[in-house]
Amino acid sequence: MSPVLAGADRAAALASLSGWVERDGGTALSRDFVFRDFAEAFAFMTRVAFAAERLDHHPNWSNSWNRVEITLTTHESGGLTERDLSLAHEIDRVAK
Ligand SMILES: C[C@H](O)[C@H](O)[C@H]1CNC2=NC(N)=NC(=O)C2=N1
Repeated sequence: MSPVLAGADRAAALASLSGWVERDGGTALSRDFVFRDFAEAFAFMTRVAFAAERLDHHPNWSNSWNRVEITLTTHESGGLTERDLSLAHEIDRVAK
């Protein structure tokens, strides 16, 4: 089980991201993505889905037309771990 990030490790990990906000008392990260239309949003979701499978780490997310709202937490650890940060960076990469 991945350890929950804390202290300087947590601070450094969060500083490596931009556009993500802490949620649920710091146990999760969240970011909203807006695209031209549904097709672009769903194509993004497909790229994220493959990344999640590759990392064996999966988002909580919702889609409304051209918007995708993503929340990341490590369920089995009950908080933010390196796995969430890895997926967040990969999501940012495939969002471009
Ligand atoms: C069996 C499988 O490896 C686990 O259930 C993985 C799958 N994806 C996961 N995703 C997230 N966000 N948290 C988890 O604890 C988690 N566990």
